[in-house]
Amino acid sequence: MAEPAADPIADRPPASAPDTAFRRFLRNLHVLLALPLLVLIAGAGLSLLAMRQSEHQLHREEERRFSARAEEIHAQLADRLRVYEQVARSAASLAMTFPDLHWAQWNRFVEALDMPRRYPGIISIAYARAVTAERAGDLVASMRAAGLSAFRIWPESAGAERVVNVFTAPVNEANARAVGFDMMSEATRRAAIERARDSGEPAATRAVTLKIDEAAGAKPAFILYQATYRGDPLPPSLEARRASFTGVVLTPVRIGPLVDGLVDESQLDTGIEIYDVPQADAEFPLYRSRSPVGIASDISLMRELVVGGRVWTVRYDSFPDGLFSVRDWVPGALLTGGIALSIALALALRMGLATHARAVELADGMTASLRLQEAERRQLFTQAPLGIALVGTDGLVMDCNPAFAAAAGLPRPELIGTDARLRFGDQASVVALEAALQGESGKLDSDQPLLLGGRRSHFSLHFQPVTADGALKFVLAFAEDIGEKRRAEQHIQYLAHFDALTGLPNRVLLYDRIAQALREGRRDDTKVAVLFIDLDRFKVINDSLGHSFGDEVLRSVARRLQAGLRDCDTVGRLGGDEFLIVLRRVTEPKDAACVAEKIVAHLASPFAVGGQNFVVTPSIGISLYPDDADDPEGLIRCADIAMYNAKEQGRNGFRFVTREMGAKSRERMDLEGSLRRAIREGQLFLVYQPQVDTLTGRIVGLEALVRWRHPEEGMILPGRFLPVAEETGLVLAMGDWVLSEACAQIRHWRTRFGLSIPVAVNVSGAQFRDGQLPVKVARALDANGLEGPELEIEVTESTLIDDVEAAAETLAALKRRGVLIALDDFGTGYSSLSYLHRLPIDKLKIDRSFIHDLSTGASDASVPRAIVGLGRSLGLSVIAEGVETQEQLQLLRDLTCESYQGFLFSRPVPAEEVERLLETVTAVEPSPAG
Ligand SMILES: Nc1nc2c(ncn2[C@@H]2O[C@@H]3COP(=O)(O)O[C@H]4[C@@H](O)[C@H](n5cnc6c(=O)[nH]c(N)nc65)O[C@@H]4COP(=O)(O)O[C@H]3[C@H]2O)c(=O)[nH]1
Repeated sequence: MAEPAADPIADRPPASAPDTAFRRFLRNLHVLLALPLLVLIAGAGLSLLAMRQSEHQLHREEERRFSARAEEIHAQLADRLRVYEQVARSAASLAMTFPDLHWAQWNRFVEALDMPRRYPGIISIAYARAVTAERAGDLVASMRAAGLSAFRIWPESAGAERVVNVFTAPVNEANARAVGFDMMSEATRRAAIERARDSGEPAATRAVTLKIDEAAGAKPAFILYQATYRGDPLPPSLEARRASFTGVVLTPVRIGPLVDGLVDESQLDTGIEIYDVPQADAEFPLYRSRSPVGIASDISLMRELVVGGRVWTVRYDSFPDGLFSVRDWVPGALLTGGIALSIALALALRMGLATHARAVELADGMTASLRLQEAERRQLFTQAPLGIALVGTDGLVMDCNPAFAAAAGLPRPELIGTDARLRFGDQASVVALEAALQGESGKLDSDQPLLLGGRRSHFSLHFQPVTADGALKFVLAFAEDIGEKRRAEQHIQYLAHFDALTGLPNRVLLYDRIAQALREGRRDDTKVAVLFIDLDRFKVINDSLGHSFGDEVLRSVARRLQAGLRDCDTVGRLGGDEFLIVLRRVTEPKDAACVAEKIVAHLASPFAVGGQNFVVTPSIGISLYPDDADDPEGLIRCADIAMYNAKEQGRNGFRFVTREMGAKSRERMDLEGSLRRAIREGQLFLVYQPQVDTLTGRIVGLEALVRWRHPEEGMILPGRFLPVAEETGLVLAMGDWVLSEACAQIRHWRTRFGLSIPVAVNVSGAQFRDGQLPVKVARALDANGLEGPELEIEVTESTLIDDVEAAAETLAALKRRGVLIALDDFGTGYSSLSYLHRLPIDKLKIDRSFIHDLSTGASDASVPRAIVGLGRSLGLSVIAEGVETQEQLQLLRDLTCESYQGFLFSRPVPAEEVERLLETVTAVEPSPAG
């Protein structure tokens, strides 16, 4: 048994609904944006970190570099101050070595030091002698003696111990001002001098304004004192130092120049502040180097310095010089580079992801498309109206769709796994399937019903082997139940050849049967008879009793016609109430006559339809092969002519076609052609018959009557050409011409003679039924500027009773346009009285047969009297036709019939004659006119 799993269209779980595009978009957005964004953020973070790290490192390096420089400056500053102390010591040594030193020597000593260049900041080097108040005068005297005549000690209100500036070098005006100053008079100086005296070490004052600067303004300075002693350069004890104290070397130092010289151009980014207190928070520094405006120091270093026994605090600040070094760019470069790299990485990642996502999307799309295809394939398989089965190489059914199961009339599970050859029960199908299993495709569309799964029907079978790599995989069997189609085809075939109403062969099949019979007749030298049957007055039945009633009658007639015919004969319906019988193997005409008689007899017994009994009589025309024609058309035409003849001969009978009939028929055809030409070439004209008042003899109307002036035959009356015109439909064109001609004539007469009487025009049944009559009438009136009542339309009673409802509508339309309506041939109809009150009629015309009968005595005057009475009671005017004698006129007067027309007064005359009549005849006694 074949594995259903091997089936290429095996059942599968339904494909999951494919992701919507929106969901895919969101997923892609997630992948495409989130990861690269993450990378970008991480990269930027790392870059920031690296920048910070780099900045930190740079800062540390800067700190290192700065502190090295600051230490270097600091060492230089300390060195310089030590040197300055040393200078003070040297000067002190000089003063101690030469207690009587002259000021000039002192000057030389100081000048030799080259202070401005070697010891910037030192203003001067001076020597002050210690002297008691009592010995001050001696000092003054000795100084004056030494050449300083203006020497004096100041301020005078000094203490007991004085230290008086005696030498100051270099000598200049400013330094000269300090000479004689008792430094003990000033507290700051005194404190420093006492420290210098007591310690033997250099002692510095706190920041002071030098005497020489007092005028110029504050310039921070300090004074370094070095004590001098008598004897021992440094007495060992305090008492000894105080006792042997002789004075001090004083070195005023301006701090600005002292420090400025230490810092070269390359170190301008280093700020220096010096405070002469331990804490660096003193308000006013001794010194503050120029620092860049608006730039805050980012690194500071504090160092202490001992100067002349005082502790200075030096603060070093690093100021960025505003110029970028390559190294300064590093953090920025790191950040920029890092971010750029992150962006590049994110972009690369995004591209990579996009490619990946695209690939995934493509793969998704392909999967979805495959699923869709698969679903579609399965859909196609399961929903195909065509039955499809897969038959394995072993002949077993692998799978089949519901349509196949339905065609086989078995549930699908029952079919799967069974031997397909047993399912295709008939030999032809099995052979075709076997061939397909051998690799040959085959199609089977048998005329005979086939057997599939036990069901017999017309199947269209198709076996298609499916191979792969040259090997047969399975056979696709397509089965379509075409039983319905066949039946429909047969039905169409039937409809094409049979009459739907009666089930009899139709015109097409009849022709075929006649042709068949003719072939047989030629071969066997036998006759073929064609009987053309038309039911008499069937139209009346149909119209008065309804079409369904008429249909039932036709079916009954068909049944009766079939009865009593041989199997080889054919009864068919041509249409309407026309039937045809084809008799084969007829030896003599009387065989056909026999059948015709039988038909007349069969139809003679009354029909009971819809609870009514009535008789239908046939008129039968017979033609024979080979006597009358030798083809179907000829035979049918001859039989038709004969049928007309039968009708003319009084109906309910049969006639064989004769040569004369043929000639007459041909004549009618000739007439048709001539009439066509006559309408085209204007051979028709109108004559007018006056209608006269019975009492006054006044012309009260005119009736237009058509005439044909035939070029060869002369005048032809309507009685000869009207039937042909009606049969052929030519009557419509002819009627149009009559209407417009009559209206044109009315207009002419109205203009010329002031004609006020109506002119009547006859319309035939075909014109009436055409539906266009009211429009055409209106058009003719409008074209001639007529209002309506100038025209009277004459319609026959038989025309109206064909379809009273439609007739009422047409008449109403005509009445709306204002024309008069006259009912012609009144009294000859079937139900004259019953419909009259429903129709908008103005005038009744008593048929001339009743008038003729009056004078011959064939009938009494009861009909004309009744019509006159009817007219009066309905308010209609009544006119008698065909009045030929005075007697008839008198009778009409007696009947109070108001008007008449007839040869008595005038035959129908041409228009010119009418004009003469209109001019001469007024209200006079009628006199015969022609
Ligand atoms: N024996 C006799 N006959 C008389 C006398 N007075 C008049 N007639 C004839 O009686 C017919 C009266 O016309 P109808 O009844 O409408 O009968 C008309 C009418 O139905 C039809 N017809 C005439 N002209 C037209 C027409 O233009 N259109 C249509 N559709 N039918 C027309 O043809 C019929 C015959 O017309 P016509 O041959 O002109 O025949 C006319 C007229 O010539 C008389 O005293 N004695």
